[in-house]
Amino acid sequence: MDQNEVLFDRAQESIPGGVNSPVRAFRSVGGAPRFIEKALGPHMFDIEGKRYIDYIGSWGPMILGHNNPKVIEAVKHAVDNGLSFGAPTKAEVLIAEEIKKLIPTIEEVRLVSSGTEAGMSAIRLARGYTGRNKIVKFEGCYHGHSDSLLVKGGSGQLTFGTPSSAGVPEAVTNDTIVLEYNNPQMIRELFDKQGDEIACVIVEAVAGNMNMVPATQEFLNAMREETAKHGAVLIVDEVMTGFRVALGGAQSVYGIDPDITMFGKVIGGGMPVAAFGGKRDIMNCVAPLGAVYQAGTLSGNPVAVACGLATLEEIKAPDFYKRLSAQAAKLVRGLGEAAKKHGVQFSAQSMGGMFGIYFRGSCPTSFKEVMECDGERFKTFFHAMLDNGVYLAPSIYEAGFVSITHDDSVIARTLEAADKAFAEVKRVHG
Ligand SMILES: Cc1ncc(COP(=O)(O)O)c(C=O)c1O
Ligand SMILES: N[C@H](C=O)CCC(=O)O
Repeated sequence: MDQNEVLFDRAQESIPGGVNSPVRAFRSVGGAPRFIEKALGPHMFDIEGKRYIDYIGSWGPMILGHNNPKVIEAVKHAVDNGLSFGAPTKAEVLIAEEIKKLIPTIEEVRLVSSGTEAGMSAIRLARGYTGRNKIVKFEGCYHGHSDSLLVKGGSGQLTFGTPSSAGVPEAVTNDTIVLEYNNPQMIRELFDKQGDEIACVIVEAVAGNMNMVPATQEFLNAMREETAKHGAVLIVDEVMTGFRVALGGAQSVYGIDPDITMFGKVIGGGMPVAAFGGKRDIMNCVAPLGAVYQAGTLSGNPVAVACGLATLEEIKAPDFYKRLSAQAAKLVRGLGEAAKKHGVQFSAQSMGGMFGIYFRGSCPTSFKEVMECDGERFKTFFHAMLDNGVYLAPSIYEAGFVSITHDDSVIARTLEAADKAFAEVKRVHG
């Protein structure tokens, strides 16, 4: 047994499933997760000292690669000044102003510590603002693990085949309506019938928790038009896509104007910062101005905010997203060519620094098509890549992430590994 396996056995004695978030476990692909000791740039090193090219990037935040020197310096400086005050700081004002500059639909923004909190708070705010209870989400989208949103979710819920969660009373999810992703007709029909009862629609504009599935323009337009017509709130969840698919997030790619946007991941640069923000009249319903209660002991934590601010500073560099997108595009193009060479049915796509790989002839456009991807071939591919030093997300339902440190040599090494991995897929599965 290697040290990862030994530690995984030991972890399972003290931590449920041996992990502190289910998607980290290798349950759908088998084997032991690698226990990471340190990371630098595009690489992570496990406790055996083995190096991996990292395409998980802490599930999105590490857009600058690991241990960016400017970010580390900002964090060290903040630590020297104290870990947490429970009182406002100038850095919180600076990050709010920065978010407003980069995302023009944001007039006010409240910091929280996780995407889950951002989603839970955004839903409460939408309900408080409209005085309505019903919320609309889409099958395969994940917005964190707050009770009312844990219905036909993506991410671990898909990976482990648990579309709903035990412990969530039916009464809490009775007002959650689930529609098909990329089906504008369903939105129009629902709003025709029940529009005046709906508090909000919440969506991942580029779904990244059922693998990567970009929304169609028509789908997003339908929800924007119907919510506006019926006085409901449109919440765009940019926890994953924010500052990831473009500097202005998915909303800048599609030209969509949400009422509330959720952020997470990149705005914390690897530390616990998330946020929800949007139109001033809605945000002014949040306590202490309004009647919607929302709070957090560590919200706006000075060390985490310093990390986020330093990260946002770096991603504003000229051509940052052009370079990032080019590397992701090279990766998916190269993977496609390698699969073709070995006669393996495969497709891949990217947007900014986010990508999807699919063991299916063409990129899926719906939840149903995602379900057609071949899990067994992925499993073989995943382990062959891992053996050859490439750490992909251990699930067919997660998106992948490239950082600005994934340069040409890193992509080339990934494609060398992929050549071997596709050969293995062909050998095992034909
Ligand atoms: C789109 C989306 N929303 C919300 C969340 C929840 O964020 P967190 O894990 O920080 O609670 C995630 C990721 O987990 C996500 O990908
Ligand atoms: N897919 C999830 C969020 O993007 C992965 C993070 C987690 O839940 O641990």
